Amino acid sequence: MISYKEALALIANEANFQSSRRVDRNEALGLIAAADVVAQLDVPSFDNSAMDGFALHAIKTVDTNRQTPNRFKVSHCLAAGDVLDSADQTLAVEIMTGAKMPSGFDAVIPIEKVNTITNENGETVEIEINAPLQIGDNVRYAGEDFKSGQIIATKGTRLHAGHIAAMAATGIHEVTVFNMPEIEIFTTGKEVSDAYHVPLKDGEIYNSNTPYLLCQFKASGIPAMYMGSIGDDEQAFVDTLNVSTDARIVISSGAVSMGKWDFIPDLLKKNGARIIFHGVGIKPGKPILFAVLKDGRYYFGLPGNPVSTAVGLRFFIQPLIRMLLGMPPEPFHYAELRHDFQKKGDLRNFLKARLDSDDHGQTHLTILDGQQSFKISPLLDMNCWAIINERQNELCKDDSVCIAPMELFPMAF
Ligand SMILES: Nc1nc2c(c(=O)[nH]1)N[C@H]1C(S)=C(S)[C@@H](COP(=O)(O)OP(=O)(O)OC[C@H]3O[C@@H](n4cnc5c(N)ncnc54)[C@H](O)[C@@H]3O)O[C@H]1N2
Ligand code: MOO
Repeated sequence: MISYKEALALIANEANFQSSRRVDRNEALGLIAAADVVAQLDVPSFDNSAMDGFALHAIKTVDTNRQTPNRFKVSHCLAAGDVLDSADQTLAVEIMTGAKMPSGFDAVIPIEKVNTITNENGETVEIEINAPLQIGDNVRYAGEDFKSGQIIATKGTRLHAGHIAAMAATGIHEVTVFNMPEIEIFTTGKEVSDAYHVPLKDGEIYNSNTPYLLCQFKASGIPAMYMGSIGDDEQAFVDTLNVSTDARIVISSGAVSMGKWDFIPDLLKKNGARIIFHGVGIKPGKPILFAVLKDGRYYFGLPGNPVSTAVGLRFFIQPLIRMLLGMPPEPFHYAELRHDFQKKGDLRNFLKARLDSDDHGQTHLTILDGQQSFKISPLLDMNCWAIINERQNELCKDDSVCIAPMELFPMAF
Protein backbone atom coordinates (compact mmCIF):
# COMPACT_ATOMS: atom_id res chain seq x y z
CA MET A 1 0.00 0.00 0.00
CA ILE A 2 1.32 3.47 -0.85
CA SER A 3 1.93 6.20 1.73
CA TYR A 4 0.04 9.49 1.95
CA LYS A 5 3.09 11.31 0.57
CA GLU A 6 3.26 8.95 -2.39
CA ALA A 7 -0.47 9.42 -3.01
CA LEU A 8 -0.02 13.22 -3.12
CA ALA A 9 2.85 12.83 -5.60
CA LEU A 10 0.64 10.64 -7.84
CA ILE A 11 -2.13 13.23 -7.68
CA ALA A 12 0.37 16.00 -8.54
CA ASN A 13 1.48 13.95 -11.53
CA GLU A 14 -2.03 14.07 -12.97
CA ALA A 15 -2.92 17.68 -12.10
CA ASN A 16 -3.25 20.20 -14.94
CA PHE A 17 -4.13 23.86 -14.46
CA GLN A 18 -7.71 25.04 -14.72
CA SER A 19 -8.68 27.49 -17.45
CA SER A 20 -8.84 31.16 -16.45
CA ARG A 21 -11.00 34.23 -17.04
CA ARG A 22 -10.99 37.99 -16.41
CA VAL A 23 -13.26 39.20 -13.63
CA ASP A 24 -14.08 42.56 -12.15
CA ARG A 25 -11.79 43.18 -9.17
CA ASN A 26 -14.73 43.39 -6.77
CA GLU A 27 -15.95 39.94 -7.85
CA ALA A 28 -12.55 38.37 -7.18
CA LEU A 29 -12.89 37.77 -3.43
CA GLY A 30 -11.98 34.16 -2.64
CA LEU A 31 -10.87 33.43 -6.22
CA ILE A 32 -7.36 32.41 -7.20
CA ALA A 33 -5.09 34.70 -9.22
CA ALA A 34 -4.14 32.97 -12.49
CA ALA A 35 -1.28 35.40 -13.16
CA ASP A 36 0.79 37.73 -11.01
CA VAL A 37 -1.19 40.86 -10.12
CA VAL A 38 1.00 43.93 -10.65
CA ALA A 39 0.51 47.45 -9.23
CA GLN A 40 -0.20 49.99 -11.97
CA LEU A 41 0.66 53.04 -9.83
CA ASP A 42 2.87 54.31 -7.06
CA VAL A 43 0.75 54.58 -3.92
CA PRO A 44 0.56 57.21 -2.61
CA SER A 45 1.02 58.66 -6.08
CA PHE A 46 2.09 62.06 -4.64
CA ASP A 47 3.75 63.27 -1.42
CA ASN A 48 0.99 64.22 1.01
CA SER A 49 0.30 65.24 4.56
CA ALA A 50 -0.28 62.59 7.25
CA MET A 51 -1.88 65.16 9.60
CA ASP A 52 -4.25 68.10 9.70
CA GLY A 53 -1.83 70.98 10.34
CA PHE A 54 0.57 73.31 8.59
CA ALA A 55 3.15 72.63 5.90
CA LEU A 56 6.45 74.39 6.35
CA HIS A 57 9.91 74.44 4.83
CA ALA A 58 11.84 72.66 7.60
CA ILE A 59 15.04 74.65 7.14
CA LYS A 60 13.16 77.85 8.04
CA THR A 61 12.48 76.41 11.49
CA VAL A 62 16.03 75.42 12.58
CA ASP A 63 16.54 78.28 15.04
CA THR A 64 13.16 77.70 16.74
CA ASN A 65 12.95 76.68 20.42
CA ARG A 66 10.84 77.40 23.53
CA GLN A 67 12.77 80.58 24.33
CA THR A 68 12.69 81.85 20.75
CA PRO A 69 9.46 80.71 19.13
CA ASN A 70 8.91 81.48 15.44
CA ARG A 71 5.90 82.92 13.70
CA PHE A 72 4.80 82.13 10.11
CA LYS A 73 2.08 83.83 8.15
CA VAL A 74 -0.43 81.40 6.64
CA SER A 75 -0.81 81.76 2.86
CA HIS A 76 -3.38 79.10 1.82
CA CYS A 77 -5.60 76.35 3.14
CA LEU A 78 -5.49 72.99 1.31
CA ALA A 79 -8.14 70.31 1.59
CA ALA A 80 -7.38 66.72 0.44
CA GLY A 81 -7.75 66.91 -3.33
CA ASP A 82 -6.41 70.51 -3.61
CA VAL A 83 -3.16 71.14 -5.42
CA LEU A 84 -0.84 74.13 -4.87
CA ASP A 85 2.02 74.19 -7.33
CA SER A 86 3.85 77.23 -6.03
CA ALA A 87 3.80 79.10 -2.75
CA ASP A 88 6.13 81.36 -0.86
CA GLN A 89 8.30 78.96 1.18
CA THR A 90 8.86 81.48 3.95
CA LEU A 91 5.16 81.14 4.83
CA ALA A 92 3.05 78.30 6.23
CA VAL A 93 0.31 76.49 4.27
CA GLU A 94 -2.62 75.12 6.21
CA ILE A 95 -3.07 71.53 5.04
CA MET A 96 -5.45 68.63 5.73
CA THR A 97 -4.61 64.91 5.98
CA GLY A 98 -4.20 63.46 2.48
CA ALA A 99 -3.69 66.81 0.70
CA LYS A 100 -0.76 66.99 -1.72
CA MET A 101 2.26 68.74 -0.23
CA PRO A 102 2.66 72.17 -1.80
CA SER A 103 5.80 72.13 -3.93
CA GLY A 104 8.92 73.10 -2.01
CA PHE A 105 7.39 72.29 1.39
CA ASP A 106 8.86 69.29 3.18
CA ALA A 107 7.37 68.99 6.69
CA VAL A 108 4.01 69.24 8.45
CA ILE A 109 3.30 70.27 12.04
CA PRO A 110 -0.02 69.01 13.47
CA ILE A 111 -2.52 71.70 14.39
CA GLU A 112 -2.46 70.76 18.10
CA LYS A 113 1.26 71.62 18.28
CA VAL A 114 0.96 75.24 17.13
CA ASN A 115 -0.51 78.43 18.55
CA THR A 116 -2.88 79.87 15.99
CA ILE A 117 -3.52 83.56 15.50
CA THR A 118 -6.90 84.22 13.91
CA ASN A 119 -8.49 87.27 12.28
CA GLU A 120 -11.89 88.73 13.11
CA ASN A 121 -13.54 86.09 10.83
CA GLY A 122 -11.97 83.26 12.82
CA GLU A 123 -9.56 82.40 9.97
CA THR A 124 -6.04 81.35 10.89
CA VAL A 125 -3.70 84.02 9.58
CA GLU A 126 -0.54 83.19 11.48
CA ILE A 127 0.95 80.33 13.51
CA GLU A 128 3.56 80.21 16.23
CA ILE A 129 5.76 77.16 16.74
CA ASN A 130 8.30 76.52 19.51
CA ALA A 131 10.32 73.57 18.14
CA PRO A 132 12.13 72.97 14.86
CA LEU A 133 10.75 70.56 12.21
CA GLN A 134 12.73 67.83 10.46
CA ILE A 135 12.43 67.19 6.74
CA GLY A 136 9.73 64.54 6.26
CA ASP A 137 7.89 65.16 9.53
CA ASN A 138 4.30 63.94 8.96
CA VAL A 139 4.81 63.58 5.22
CA ARG A 140 3.72 60.40 3.38
CA TYR A 141 5.97 60.02 0.37
CA ALA A 142 4.94 58.87 -3.12
CA GLY A 143 5.47 55.11 -3.52
CA GLU A 144 5.91 54.48 0.21
CA ASP A 145 3.06 51.96 0.22
CA PHE A 146 3.26 50.43 -3.28
CA LYS A 147 5.68 50.96 -6.16
CA SER A 148 4.37 50.78 -9.71
CA GLY A 149 5.32 47.34 -11.06
CA GLN A 150 5.33 45.73 -7.62
CA ILE A 151 3.63 42.31 -7.37
CA ILE A 152 0.52 42.51 -5.22
CA ALA A 153 -0.41 38.83 -5.50
CA THR A 154 1.52 36.03 -7.14
CA LYS A 155 -0.19 33.48 -9.38
CA GLY A 156 -1.97 30.95 -7.16
CA THR A 157 -2.85 33.42 -4.39
CA ARG A 158 -6.34 33.24 -2.96
CA LEU A 159 -7.53 36.84 -3.11
CA HIS A 160 -8.80 38.22 0.19
CA ALA A 161 -10.16 41.64 1.11
CA GLY A 162 -6.61 42.97 1.57
CA HIS A 163 -5.78 42.13 -2.05
CA ILE A 164 -9.00 43.76 -3.23
CA ALA A 165 -8.06 46.97 -1.36
CA ALA A 166 -4.50 46.88 -2.76
CA MET A 167 -5.79 46.35 -6.30
CA ALA A 168 -8.27 49.19 -5.94
CA ALA A 169 -5.60 51.54 -4.54
CA THR A 170 -3.19 50.74 -7.37
CA GLY A 171 -5.75 51.20 -10.12
CA ILE A 172 -6.50 47.58 -11.02
CA HIS A 173 -10.13 47.06 -11.97
CA GLU A 174 -9.92 43.59 -13.52
CA VAL A 175 -7.96 40.49 -12.62
CA THR A 176 -7.32 37.10 -14.24
CA VAL A 177 -8.50 34.24 -12.02
CA PHE A 178 -8.66 30.50 -12.41
CA ASN A 179 -12.06 29.00 -13.06
CA MET A 180 -12.99 26.89 -10.07
CA PRO A 181 -13.26 23.20 -10.98
CA GLU A 182 -16.85 21.99 -11.11
CA ILE A 183 -17.60 19.02 -8.91
CA GLU A 184 -20.12 16.22 -9.30
CA ILE A 185 -21.05 14.10 -6.29
CA PHE A 186 -23.08 10.95 -5.82
CA THR A 187 -23.48 8.33 -3.15
CA THR A 188 -23.73 4.56 -3.28
CA GLY A 189 -25.50 2.17 -0.91
CA LYS A 190 -29.12 1.07 -1.00
CA GLU A 191 -29.26 1.72 2.75
CA VAL A 192 -28.60 5.42 2.18
CA SER A 193 -31.75 7.55 2.06
CA ASP A 194 -32.20 11.13 0.85
CA ALA A 195 -35.86 11.13 1.91
CA TYR A 196 -35.23 13.07 5.14
CA HIS A 197 -38.93 13.88 5.61
CA VAL A 198 -39.77 10.16 5.60
CA PRO A 199 -39.01 7.91 8.61
CA LEU A 200 -36.18 5.47 7.97
CA LYS A 201 -37.05 1.90 7.06
CA ASP A 202 -35.33 -0.84 9.00
CA GLY A 203 -31.68 -1.01 7.92
CA GLU A 204 -31.65 2.44 6.33
CA ILE A 205 -29.60 5.50 7.28
CA TYR A 206 -29.90 9.11 6.20
CA ASN A 207 -27.31 10.36 3.74
CA SER A 208 -24.92 12.62 5.64
CA ASN A 209 -21.83 12.37 3.45
CA THR A 210 -22.96 14.26 0.40
CA PRO A 211 -24.49 17.13 2.44
CA TYR A 212 -21.08 17.43 4.19
CA LEU A 213 -19.22 17.49 0.89
CA LEU A 214 -21.63 19.94 -0.71
CA CYS A 215 -21.51 22.43 2.13
CA GLN A 216 -17.71 22.32 2.34
CA PHE A 217 -17.53 23.13 -1.38
CA LYS A 218 -20.17 25.83 -1.00
CA ALA A 219 -18.16 27.47 1.79
CA SER A 220 -15.12 27.48 -0.51
CA GLY A 221 -16.91 28.97 -3.52
CA ILE A 222 -16.47 25.79 -5.53
CA PRO A 223 -19.50 24.78 -7.64
CA ALA A 224 -20.65 21.29 -6.69
CA MET A 225 -23.70 19.36 -7.86
CA TYR A 226 -25.41 16.38 -6.26
CA MET A 227 -26.26 13.65 -8.76
CA GLY A 228 -28.25 11.54 -6.29
CA SER A 229 -27.87 8.01 -5.01
CA ILE A 230 -27.19 4.98 -7.20
CA GLY A 231 -27.91 2.49 -4.43
CA ASP A 232 -26.06 -0.76 -5.16
CA ASP A 233 -26.94 -0.64 -8.82
CA GLU A 234 -23.98 -1.24 -11.14
CA GLN A 235 -25.81 -0.05 -14.27
CA ALA A 236 -26.80 3.16 -12.46
CA PHE A 237 -23.09 3.69 -11.66
CA VAL A 238 -22.11 3.30 -15.32
CA ASP A 239 -24.98 5.55 -16.42
CA THR A 240 -23.93 8.23 -13.89
CA LEU A 241 -20.32 8.07 -15.12
CA ASN A 242 -21.50 8.53 -18.68
CA VAL A 243 -23.66 11.58 -18.05
CA SER A 244 -21.94 14.34 -19.94
CA THR A 245 -21.35 17.38 -17.72
CA ASP A 246 -18.80 20.16 -17.29
CA ALA A 247 -17.48 18.57 -14.09
CA ARG A 248 -13.74 18.34 -13.65
CA ILE A 249 -13.90 16.12 -10.55
CA VAL A 250 -16.37 13.31 -9.85
CA ILE A 251 -16.73 12.13 -6.26
CA SER A 252 -18.54 9.08 -4.95
CA SER A 253 -19.17 7.97 -1.39
CA GLY A 254 -18.92 4.28 -0.53
CA ALA A 255 -18.42 1.01 -2.44
CA VAL A 256 -14.61 1.06 -2.60
CA SER A 257 -13.75 -1.50 0.08
CA MET A 258 -13.87 -5.31 0.19
CA GLY A 259 -17.63 -5.95 0.34
CA LYS A 260 -19.76 -7.78 -2.22
CA TRP A 261 -21.29 -4.56 -3.49
CA ASP A 262 -18.01 -2.61 -3.56
CA PHE A 263 -18.06 -2.59 -7.35
CA ILE A 264 -16.49 0.79 -8.08
CA PRO A 265 -12.87 -0.24 -8.71
CA ASP A 266 -13.82 -3.02 -11.19
CA LEU A 267 -16.42 -0.99 -13.02
CA LEU A 268 -14.07 1.96 -13.36
CA LYS A 269 -11.49 -0.28 -15.02
CA LYS A 270 -14.11 -1.86 -17.30
CA ASN A 271 -15.17 1.63 -18.34
CA GLY A 272 -11.70 2.69 -19.43
CA ALA A 273 -10.59 4.61 -16.31
CA ARG A 274 -6.97 4.58 -15.17
CA ILE A 275 -6.83 3.72 -11.47
CA ILE A 276 -3.99 5.84 -10.10
CA PHE A 277 -4.21 4.41 -6.58
CA HIS A 278 -6.60 2.38 -4.49
CA GLY A 279 -5.69 2.14 -0.82
CA VAL A 280 -3.41 4.53 1.07
CA GLY A 281 -1.67 4.05 4.44
CA ILE A 282 -3.95 6.37 6.37
CA LYS A 283 -6.61 6.14 9.05
CA PRO A 284 -9.45 6.69 8.55
CA GLY A 285 -10.07 6.43 4.83
CA LYS A 286 -7.63 3.65 3.90
CA PRO A 287 -9.65 2.29 0.91
CA ILE A 288 -9.65 5.67 -0.89
CA LEU A 289 -9.46 5.45 -4.66
CA PHE A 290 -8.20 7.98 -7.21
CA ALA A 291 -8.66 7.48 -10.93
CA VAL A 292 -8.70 9.41 -14.18
CA LEU A 293 -11.77 8.67 -16.30
CA LYS A 294 -11.39 8.03 -20.01
CA ASP A 295 -12.65 11.55 -20.77
CA GLY A 296 -9.99 13.06 -18.48
CA ARG A 297 -12.19 13.84 -15.46
CA TYR A 298 -10.67 13.10 -12.06
CA TYR A 299 -12.49 10.53 -9.96
CA PHE A 300 -12.32 10.12 -6.19
CA GLY A 301 -13.98 7.07 -4.66
CA LEU A 302 -14.26 8.12 -1.02
CA PRO A 303 -14.81 5.38 1.54
CA GLY A 304 -18.37 5.52 2.85
CA ASN A 305 -17.76 5.99 6.56
CA PRO A 306 -18.55 9.66 7.22
CA VAL A 307 -15.18 10.62 8.70
CA SER A 308 -13.36 8.71 5.95
CA THR A 309 -15.30 10.80 3.44
CA ALA A 310 -14.37 14.00 5.31
CA VAL A 311 -10.69 13.01 5.37
CA GLY A 312 -10.73 12.15 1.67
CA LEU A 313 -12.13 15.58 0.90
CA ARG A 314 -9.80 17.52 3.19
CA PHE A 315 -6.53 15.72 2.54
CA PHE A 316 -6.82 14.37 -1.03
CA ILE A 317 -9.39 16.36 -3.00
CA GLN A 318 -8.40 19.72 -1.51
CA PRO A 319 -4.72 19.22 -2.48
CA LEU A 320 -5.76 18.33 -6.04
CA ILE A 321 -7.88 21.48 -6.22
CA ARG A 322 -4.96 23.55 -4.91
CA MET A 323 -2.77 22.06 -7.65
CA LEU A 324 -5.37 22.75 -10.37
CA LEU A 325 -5.49 26.35 -9.18
CA GLY A 326 -1.72 26.85 -9.09
CA MET A 327 -1.74 27.25 -5.31
CA PRO A 328 1.38 26.32 -3.32
CA PRO A 329 1.15 23.29 -1.00
CA GLU A 330 -0.85 24.12 2.11
CA PRO A 331 1.27 25.45 4.96
CA PHE A 332 0.46 23.35 8.00
CA HIS A 333 0.58 24.69 11.54
CA TYR A 334 1.56 23.15 14.84
CA ALA A 335 0.02 23.12 18.31
CA GLU A 336 1.02 21.68 21.65
CA LEU A 337 -0.83 18.66 22.94
CA ARG A 338 -2.79 19.05 26.16
CA HIS A 339 -2.34 15.37 27.02
CA ASP A 340 -0.34 12.21 26.20
CA PHE A 341 -1.57 10.31 23.18
CA GLN A 342 -0.87 6.86 21.87
CA LYS A 343 -1.35 5.99 18.22
CA LYS A 344 -1.63 2.34 17.27
CA GLY A 345 -0.22 0.97 14.03
CA ASP A 346 1.90 2.51 11.32
CA LEU A 347 -0.71 4.47 9.37
CA ARG A 348 -0.83 8.24 9.15
CA ASN A 349 -3.76 9.33 11.34
CA PHE A 350 -6.09 12.25 10.68
CA LEU A 351 -7.80 12.88 13.99
CA LYS A 352 -10.76 14.93 15.11
CA ALA A 353 -9.24 17.57 17.40
CA ARG A 354 -9.89 20.81 19.16
CA LEU A 355 -7.69 23.86 19.67
CA ASP A 356 -8.47 25.91 22.78
CA SER A 357 -6.85 28.83 24.59
CA ASP A 358 -6.19 28.69 28.33
CA ASP A 359 -6.49 31.62 30.75
CA HIS A 360 -2.97 32.77 29.80
CA GLY A 361 -3.82 32.88 26.10
CA GLN A 362 -1.77 29.74 25.37
CA THR A 363 -3.34 27.41 22.81
CA HIS A 364 -3.54 23.67 23.43
CA LEU A 365 -4.64 20.79 21.30
CA THR A 366 -7.01 18.07 22.48
CA ILE A 367 -7.46 14.91 20.45
CA LEU A 368 -11.13 14.17 20.91
CA ASP A 369 -12.78 10.97 22.04
CA GLY A 370 -14.73 9.06 19.42
CA GLN A 371 -12.19 8.71 16.62
CA GLN A 372 -14.06 5.82 14.95
CA SER A 373 -14.79 6.69 11.34
CA PHE A 374 -18.55 6.16 11.69
CA LYS A 375 -18.83 8.77 14.48
CA ILE A 376 -20.10 12.12 13.31
CA SER A 377 -20.88 13.51 16.80
CA PRO A 378 -17.26 14.64 17.55
CA LEU A 379 -17.49 16.93 14.50
CA LEU A 380 -19.66 19.12 16.75
CA ASP A 381 -16.71 19.73 19.09
CA MET A 382 -13.83 19.63 16.68
CA ASN A 383 -12.36 22.77 15.16
CA CYS A 384 -9.31 21.26 13.45
CA TRP A 385 -7.66 18.05 12.33
CA ALA A 386 -4.58 16.66 14.09
CA ILE A 387 -2.18 14.83 11.78
CA ILE A 388 0.04 12.17 13.29
CA ASN A 389 2.69 10.72 11.03
CA GLU A 390 3.26 7.06 10.28
CA ARG A 391 6.23 6.73 12.63
CA GLN A 392 4.89 8.82 15.53
CA ASN A 393 3.30 6.47 18.04
CA GLU A 394 3.95 7.74 21.56
CA LEU A 395 3.09 11.40 21.96
CA CYS A 396 3.54 13.24 25.23
CA LYS A 397 1.81 16.28 26.71
CA ASP A 398 3.31 19.49 25.22
CA ASP A 399 4.57 17.68 22.10
CA SER A 400 4.06 19.67 18.95
CA VAL A 401 1.44 18.22 16.61
CA CYS A 402 0.62 19.19 13.04
CA ILE A 403 -2.89 20.61 12.66
CA ALA A 404 -5.07 21.62 9.72
CA PRO A 405 -8.27 23.71 9.68
CA MET A 406 -11.57 21.94 9.00
CA GLU A 407 -12.38 24.31 6.15
CA LEU A 408 -10.95 23.58 2.73
CA PHE A 409 -9.68 27.08 2.02
CA PRO A 410 -9.62 29.28 5.09
CA MET A 411 -8.98 32.87 3.96
CA ALA A 412 -5.34 34.01 4.03
CA PHE A 413 -3.88 30.49 4.36
N1 LIG B 1 -13.30 -6.71 5.20
C1 LIG B 1 -13.07 -5.41 5.22
N2 LIG B 1 -14.07 -4.59 5.48
C2 LIG B 1 -13.85 -3.26 5.51
C3 LIG B 1 -12.57 -2.75 5.28
C4 LIG B 1 -11.53 -3.64 5.00
O1 LIG B 1 -10.36 -3.25 4.77
N3 LIG B 1 -11.83 -4.97 4.97
N4 LIG B 1 -12.37 -1.39 5.36
C5 LIG B 1 -13.26 -0.69 6.23
C6 LIG B 1 -13.04 0.71 6.09
S1 LIG B 1 -11.63 1.31 6.75
C7 LIG B 1 -13.97 1.53 5.54
S2 LIG B 1 -13.74 3.20 5.58
C8 LIG B 1 -15.16 1.06 4.93
C9 LIG B 1 -15.29 1.70 3.54
O2 LIG B 1 -16.16 0.97 2.81
P1 LIG B 1 -16.82 1.45 1.46
O3 LIG B 1 -16.16 2.61 0.90
O4 LIG B 1 -16.97 0.27 0.64
O5 LIG B 1 -18.19 2.04 1.97
P2 LIG B 1 -19.54 1.30 2.27
O6 LIG B 1 -19.28 -0.09 2.69
O7 LIG B 1 -20.41 1.52 1.12
O8 LIG B 1 -20.01 2.15 3.50
C10 LIG B 1 -19.29 2.20 4.68
C11 LIG B 1 -20.17 2.80 5.75
O9 LIG B 1 -20.47 4.12 5.40
C12 LIG B 1 -21.88 4.33 5.37
N5 LIG B 1 -22.20 5.28 4.29
C13 LIG B 1 -22.00 5.11 2.98
N6 LIG B 1 -22.44 6.17 2.29
C14 LIG B 1 -22.94 7.02 3.20
C15 LIG B 1 -23.54 8.29 3.09
N7 LIG B 1 -23.74 8.88 1.92
N8 LIG B 1 -23.90 8.93 4.23
C16 LIG B 1 -23.70 8.34 5.43
N9 LIG B 1 -23.11 7.13 5.58
C17 LIG B 1 -22.76 6.47 4.48
C18 LIG B 1 -22.42 2.97 5.06
O10 LIG B 1 -23.76 2.82 5.43
C19 LIG B 1 -21.48 2.08 5.86
O11 LIG B 1 -21.86 2.02 7.22
O12 LIG B 1 -15.16 -0.34 4.80
C20 LIG B 1 -14.72 -1.02 5.98
N10 LIG B 1 -14.89 -2.42 5.77
O1 MOO C 1 -10.44 3.71 7.45
MO1 MOO C 1 -12.10 3.37 7.44
O2 MOO C 1 -11.93 4.76 6.51
O3 MOO C 1 -11.62 3.72 9.11
O4 MOO C 1 -13.41 3.50 8.51
